[in-house]
Amino acid sequence: MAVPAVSCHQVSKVWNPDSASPLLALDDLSFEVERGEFIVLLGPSGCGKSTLLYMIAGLESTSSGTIECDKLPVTGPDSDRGMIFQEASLYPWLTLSDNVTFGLGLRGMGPGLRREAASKIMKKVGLGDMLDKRPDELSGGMRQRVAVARALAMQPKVLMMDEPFAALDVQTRTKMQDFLLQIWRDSGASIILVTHSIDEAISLADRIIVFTSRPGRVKKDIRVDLERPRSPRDPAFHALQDELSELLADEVDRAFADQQRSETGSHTA
Ligand SMILES: Nc1ncnc2c1ncn2[C@@H]1O[C@H](COP(=O)(O)OP(=O)(O)OP(=O)(O)O)[C@@H](O)[C@H]1O
Repeated sequence: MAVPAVSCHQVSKVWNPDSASPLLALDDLSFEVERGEFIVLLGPSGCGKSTLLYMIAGLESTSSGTIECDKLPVTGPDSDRGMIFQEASLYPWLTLSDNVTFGLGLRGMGPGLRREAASKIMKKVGLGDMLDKRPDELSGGMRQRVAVARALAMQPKVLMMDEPFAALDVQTRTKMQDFLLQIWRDSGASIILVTHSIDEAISLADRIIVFTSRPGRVKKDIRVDLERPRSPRDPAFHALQDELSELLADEVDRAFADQQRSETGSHTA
């Protein structure tokens, strides 16, 4: 059997475990990501989606359970696993060329080769003529494309994206989804993307993993077998929208009720 790109086995995360109020963010979560698979994590606010991404990225440790990439335990960050956040965290004082190849510089690549690499990768993301610009000269969508280029420059096996298009307008967001699918096919990387948008999840994913409200567990693992490009006018798209809306509504109601209970508790305490 093929080795999974990422494997999470009975993962739990407790934030502030030694404090008076430890917080169980994720509980006994298991799933696998195949090589080249596009996974979307969908769930109510606060259910631990970002926490899970950070742990797969090696930026946070698990409280129990194991996370493996290519069968190797994750013990810290590695260039095999790229991470893209909601706001592109580019270095404002560096040119786009230097931003995109910053990691390659740390690996010891010289300026000539870095420039060549930047040129190639920036062409891929449609910004081949902007190598010498700086981040503040770009729109939000362009900045996110540079962030994707920077991650791709390291040739990651897994690309993690935490609501990467949430800050963009609807038109740019749709364009960025098309762009991402193209990049994904070209790179062969597995993608794990967090979103709140049901439509974005259905448009992009091979599999959608729906989380329960906190503590996050896998509520449902749904394979999306629709051909790409996917149209919201397709009845099968609609059926999935309905299924996901229902699954999420249950969890959002539960999260809301929990929050109200804890607020009432703290008022009466
Ligand atoms: N560094 C931290 N220290 C303590 N608690 C944290 C930390 N990071 C997250 N949490 C808590 O863990 C829980 C899960 O947070 P997380 O950001 O992973 O959820 P999420 O599903 O990504 O939420 P959203 O969709 O709103 O971004 C929340 O209750 C949050 O307050």
